[in-house]
Amino acid sequence: MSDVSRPSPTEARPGSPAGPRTAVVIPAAGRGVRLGPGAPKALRALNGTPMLIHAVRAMAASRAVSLVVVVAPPDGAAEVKSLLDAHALPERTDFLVVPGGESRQESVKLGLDALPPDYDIVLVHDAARPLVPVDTVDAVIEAVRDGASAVVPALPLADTVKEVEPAAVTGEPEPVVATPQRARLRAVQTPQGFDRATLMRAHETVTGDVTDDAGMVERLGLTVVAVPGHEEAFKVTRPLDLVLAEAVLARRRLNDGF
Ligand SMILES: Nc1ccn([C@@H]2O[C@H](COP(=O)(O)OP(=O)(O)OP(=O)(O)O)[C@@H](O)[C@H]2O)c(=O)n1
Ligand SMILES: C[C@](O)(CO)[C@H](O)COP(=O)(O)O
Repeated sequence: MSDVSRPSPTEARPGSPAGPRTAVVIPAAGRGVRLGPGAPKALRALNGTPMLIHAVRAMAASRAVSLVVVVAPPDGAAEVKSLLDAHALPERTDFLVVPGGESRQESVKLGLDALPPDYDIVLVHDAARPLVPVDTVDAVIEAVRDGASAVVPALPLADTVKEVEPAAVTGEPEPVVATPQRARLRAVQTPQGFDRATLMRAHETVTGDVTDDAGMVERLGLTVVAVPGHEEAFKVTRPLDLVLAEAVLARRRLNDGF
């Protein structure tokens, strides 16, 4: 689709490490219903900067990443292109913007369809996880480079989890049917990393109720591995998450000494 006044994504990138080239697809087309009324979630500000820009910078902070494909709200591609042009981003990274779809799955597929041919590793990262540290991004890429077909960053759970019989009406009591062993459970984050062929096959063949890309790869019968996630890679979903995100940014500014 469209460029953002950068060199062609197929040009060699000075400073990028040798090895398979890595692209990131950032689905950013969601409305953010759980966050409440306002602009599409990815375009809302965190400390004065759109959440999407934080997410793009977080991914482009990895020197292994040479292309970022942003999947914009369906009628927001021009606005997203302007935002990318207006904010300082690493010169070594190329950017594409494509309009998204009705579901996260559809948006990711539209991003994958826009990828140029010469990228063998693909990460998918929620715009709604704007504060993921670069070490987590690099750990995911490294695990794919080491041979994993699909990699998720994941954290142990703090809460006990119950499986319930969902109530027909929200707020009604729900019968508990099971308590999975917590030590075996993980909360899964993004970026999730894939060898490109595996991810493409998953998106071309798997349909139905899947909430993450690695889950689609599992449906192919392939192995997904988990690497340590990071608590700052949390997803901004509800209003309190905005408060936490701004607090994390404030702490980072203090630690950076400005
Ligand atoms: N049609 C959609 C829906 C979601 N997403 C993206 O997928 C990520 C994770 O989705 P979520 O946090 O659920 O975002 P929203 O769908 O915006 O949230 P809500 O369900 O509260 O509306 C977000 O970066 C979101 O922009 C997308 O690209 N296209
Ligand atoms: C992909 C994801 O962030 C992994 O935890 C999550 O499944 C997205 O869920 P959402 O309901 O679409 O935000």
